[in-house]
Amino acid sequence: MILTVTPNPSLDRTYEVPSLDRGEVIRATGERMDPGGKGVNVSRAVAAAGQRTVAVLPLGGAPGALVADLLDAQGIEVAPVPVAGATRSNIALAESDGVLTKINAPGPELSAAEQELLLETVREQSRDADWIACCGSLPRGLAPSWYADVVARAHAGGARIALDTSGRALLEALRARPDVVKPNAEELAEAVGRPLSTVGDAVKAAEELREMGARAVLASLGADGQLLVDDAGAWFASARVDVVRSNVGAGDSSLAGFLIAGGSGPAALASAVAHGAAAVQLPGSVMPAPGDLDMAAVTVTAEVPLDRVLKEPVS
Ligand SMILES: O=P(O)(O)OC[C@@]1(O)O[C@H](CO)[C@@H](O)[C@@H]1O
Repeated sequence: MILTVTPNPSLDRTYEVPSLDRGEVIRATGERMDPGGKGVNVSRAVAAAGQRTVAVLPLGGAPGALVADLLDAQGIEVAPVPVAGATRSNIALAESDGVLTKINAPGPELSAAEQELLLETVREQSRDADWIACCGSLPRGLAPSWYADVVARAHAGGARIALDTSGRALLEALRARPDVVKPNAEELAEAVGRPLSTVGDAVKAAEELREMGARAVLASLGADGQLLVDDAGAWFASARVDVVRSNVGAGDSSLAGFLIAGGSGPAALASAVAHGAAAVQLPGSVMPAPGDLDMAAVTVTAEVPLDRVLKEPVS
């Protein structure tokens, strides 16, 4: 079973707009609502693949009730933690030329009792988990060391941990030795404190994260592909994508693909890339089903193209 933990979930609202004109009333040509937050998306993709998953998440207020209804309609098993504050609503503005602007709200502040209940729920649900995926930003109230604590507890209980977060929460959790961390290029650059302009720069940064405690690093390099660096070496994978519709949740879909395929080695990397490529071709944060995947479009190599200049360098 794959347990996901999303301490700061969201109601994701996507508006399709012709273009973003500041200071104007913009009439949307389309809208959609998805249950969101990175771990929630991982659960949605794992469930779409037919594997068992449980999503732990605090839920509060009317948006929280809506997130619960949307997850129920998708058949996702949820272990909710009721909280007094309202679950946040995150907005994505998708322009017709493919540019996407996202506004992520801070979310409610969790009281000491709610924090305790969240930890207790994670502990209870961890019993039959093979993997625990801890994903996304931390809401106000949770200390930056929160994920580090969850990693240590999960290891004590025998589960493996995948972590997708950034900034201080990531740096602090590295010390607890998560089994895999999944930064994107910006998060990787921020973690090592220097820019990334080539695939080789990303490999060096991933190796540094391993020295800081991560057992494996699955790094998404946007349109360039993905990188896996672990004890056995480094692999690079990419996939052909015809039309990008929305990259919201593509990283979450990748992480789900990686875990579904066992969570280590080149076959899991190929699955991660296939899931990410399928997700960007779907609207909003729709997660791919097995029929959406094109494994034949994925190439994986141990000959990492170190000198390749990134299409989206991080300065
Ligand atoms: O604010 P965070 O927790 O970093 O990210 C939240 C979020 O942007 O991540 C998901 C896409 O990865 C969305 O469903 C959600 O709105």
